[in-house]
Amino acid sequence: MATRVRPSSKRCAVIGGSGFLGRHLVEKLLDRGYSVSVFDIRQSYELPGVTFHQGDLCDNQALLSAMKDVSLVFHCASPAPASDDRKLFERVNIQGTHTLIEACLEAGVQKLVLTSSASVVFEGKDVKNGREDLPYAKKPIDYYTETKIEQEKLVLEACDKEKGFLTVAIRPHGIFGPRDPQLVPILVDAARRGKMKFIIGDGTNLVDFTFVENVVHGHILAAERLRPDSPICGKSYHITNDEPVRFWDFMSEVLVGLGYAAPRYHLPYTLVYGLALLLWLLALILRPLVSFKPTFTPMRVALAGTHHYYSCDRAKRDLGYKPVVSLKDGIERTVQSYPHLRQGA
Ligand SMILES: NC(=O)C1=CN([C@@H]2O[C@H](COP(=O)(O)OP(=O)(O)OC[C@H]3O[C@@H](n4cnc5c(N)ncnc54)[C@H](O)[C@@H]3O)[C@@H](O)[C@H]2O)C=CC1
Ligand SMILES: CC(C)=CCC[C@@H](C)[C@H]1CC[C@H]2C3=C(CC[C@]12C)[C@@]1(C)CCC(=O)C[C@@H]1CC3
Repeated sequence: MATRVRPSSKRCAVIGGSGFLGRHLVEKLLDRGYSVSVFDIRQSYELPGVTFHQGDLCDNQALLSAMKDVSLVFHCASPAPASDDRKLFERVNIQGTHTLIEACLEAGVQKLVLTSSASVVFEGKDVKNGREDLPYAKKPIDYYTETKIEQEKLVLEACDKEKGFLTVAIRPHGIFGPRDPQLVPILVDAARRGKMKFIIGDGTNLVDFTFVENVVHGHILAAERLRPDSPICGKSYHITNDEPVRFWDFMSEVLVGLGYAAPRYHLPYTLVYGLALLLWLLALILRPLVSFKPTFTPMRVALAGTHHYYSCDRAKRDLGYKPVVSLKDGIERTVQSYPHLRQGA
């Protein structure tokens, strides 16, 4: 009689494991004694204890081979928000997530932890100490947010204790840290082009920025607490540094740490937002003829000029979450990790 091998609880797969967050997660999982299968469209490193599977999230067969004997799956694959490509976001975040859920069920995976985003409730207006029960954005500010909402719904609705398939969504906000391809590089590029002289609005808006190791910690706590009798099944959890900071103070600290001047001159928020919207429309209309990517997109301007910080009380209560690295130490470690982006380098 054929016996079905029960997947080892220390064998997991990280979908999107070649990316910024994914790789930090893989490293921590290895430290904690897990063996890891990485599934990604690209391979960006090699590590002992990691098996790489290169493939597209929409490819069921490729996913199945990466999930052999795996009991726990982390899903942190997504196109970069800056790509602004509707079809790509729909294909990867919605169709790909659907394919992944089907593959998990077929492969007998027991737990799925999704990296969602706190931005699923953000509509470009202030969010102060937002909790997880805020409604999803009715008018999402970009395709990235729109498809992250659908992705989170798919994963949470798939939670089924009868089938032995448990899901949870982690909603981080403004992840930063060593090897981040987005926040610091975009900021430095803007500074080098002389575009970081201005503060959008009065500069007092509070925002969450979350050091990557805290985000990883939240994911692992969620995975290890995800059991049929736990209150976390089918729920979402904000994971932040729990230290809201003025957006422009954070940007200034990173810029000054890397040897650039801090922004000084104020511009009215509505004026900059209107200009960003106009530029975005122009780029859309002219796309068949010329391609240009404005630095100040409507999404970035909205993020730079409004309050958006979130309560992580639910994660503290249900996951026992507490940030492991303070904002000050996180910024210090991040700045040190980018010698090539220093002024004059
Ligand atoms: N960076 C941030 O501030 C925040 C990120 N998130 C979420 O965290 C997750 C990870 O983001 P990052 O590490 O920052 O991005 P990243 O771009 O560094 O990593 C994403 C990974 O997904 C892979 N990927 C993309 N399309 C794929 C496909 N079709 N099939 C297989 N792999 C594919 C990419 O190759 C990449 O390695 C994403 O789900 C993102 O939405 C949520 C909140 C904030
Ligand atoms: C105004 C300006 C050009 C600032 C440069 C920094 C920005 C590139 C980042 C500031 C806040 C960041 C952020 C994200 C991406 C990078 C920033 C816009 C996300 C959109 C990444 C994906 C998410 O899920 C939410 C993030 C919110 C904060």
